Amino acid sequence: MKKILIIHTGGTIAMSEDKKTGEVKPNTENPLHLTLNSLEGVQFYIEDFLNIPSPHMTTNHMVDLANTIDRRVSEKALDGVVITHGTDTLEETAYLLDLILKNTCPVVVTGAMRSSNELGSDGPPNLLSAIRTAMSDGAKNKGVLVVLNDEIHTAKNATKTHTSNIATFQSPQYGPIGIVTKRRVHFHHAPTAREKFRITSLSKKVLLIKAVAGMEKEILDAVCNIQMDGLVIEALGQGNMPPSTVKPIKELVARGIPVVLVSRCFNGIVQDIYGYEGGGRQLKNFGVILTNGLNGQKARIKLMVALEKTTDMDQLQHIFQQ
Ligand SMILES: NC(=O)C[C@H](N)C(=O)O
Repeated sequence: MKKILIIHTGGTIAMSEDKKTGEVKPNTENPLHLTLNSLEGVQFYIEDFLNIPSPHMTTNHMVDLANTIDRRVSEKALDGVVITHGTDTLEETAYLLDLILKNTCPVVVTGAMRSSNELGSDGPPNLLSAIRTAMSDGAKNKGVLVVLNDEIHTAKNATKTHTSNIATFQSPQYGPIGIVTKRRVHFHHAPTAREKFRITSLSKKVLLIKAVAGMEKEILDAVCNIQMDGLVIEALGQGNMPPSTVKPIKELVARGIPVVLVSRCFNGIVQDIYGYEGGGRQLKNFGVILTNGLNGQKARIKLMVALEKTTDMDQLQHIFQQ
C-alpha cells in the first residue's frame, strides 16, 4: 500500500462554471474527492492547504507549501505527494519546490484548464495521472514533476504556453521526460542535474522586466529607483539589450545589485556573443549574469532563492550556469 498525500491549493481544477453567466469561480466543496475512488493499492491523505486562484499565489505561500510537504513526508513516511494548483503560476511553485524541498520522495504538481463541471473537464484525468506518476518507481530522484495532459515534465523546464488549450504545458527545447498511458507511467529521459538550496524562508525582492525594441530609458531609470535586491531582464535574442538601457544597467551592477539576463525567446540560452553596444558580451564584461535556458519567471524565483545564500557575483554567476 503506497501512502500518497494530495495537497489542494486551488486553481481551475477546483473551480466550477456558473451555467447562467459562464463565470468560472472557486468552489466551497472540492470537486476532486470522488476521482480518488478509482485507484487501488494506495492510501490517501488529503490536505486542503489553500483554495485560491493561482494569480493570488505568492512566493511566501510557495515556501509555506514546501515546509508543509517536508513536515508531512517525515511525519507520515509518505511515498509521494501530489499538489493541485492553478495553471497560471504552477511552473513557479513547481520550480521553487524543486529548488528547496528537502525530502526526496516524488512530488508531482498538476492542474486543469477546464473547470470541474465543464464538458471535457481535464481535472480528474490530470489528477489520476499525477497520482500514478507519484506512485511510480520511475518518478524517484527526478525532482519535482509537472503532469498534465498525459505528459510528464520537469519543474525546471515546464512552462505554460497556451492560454486555454489543455495541452498548454511544454518543455521548450527538451520536451517532456515521460508519458502517462492507460497502462504505464513511462519515463524516456532523466534530468541531467539537480540543484538544492537549504532555505526555509524568502526575504529578498527581485523584479522582472522585459526588453522591447527601442526600449525607453525612462523605464530602466524608474525600475532602478525601486528598492530591490536583484533584477531579472528578459533580454532580446541571445541576451542583448537596446543601447538606451546600458547605462542604468551598468549603474545597478556597480551598486552591487545582481542583474540576471534571460532571453525573451521561447527556446535557447543566453550567451556573450555580441560585442556591440548592449550586446551580451559587453553586458557580461561589466558583471551582468547570464543564464542557462531558464525563463524570466523561473530566473526570478532562482535569484530570490540564491540570494538567501550568497550575494557574491561570481557565485551567483556560477549558480546560474547550472
Ligand atoms: N487553468 C487555471 O488554473 C487558470 C487559473 N486562472 C489559475 O491559475 O488559477
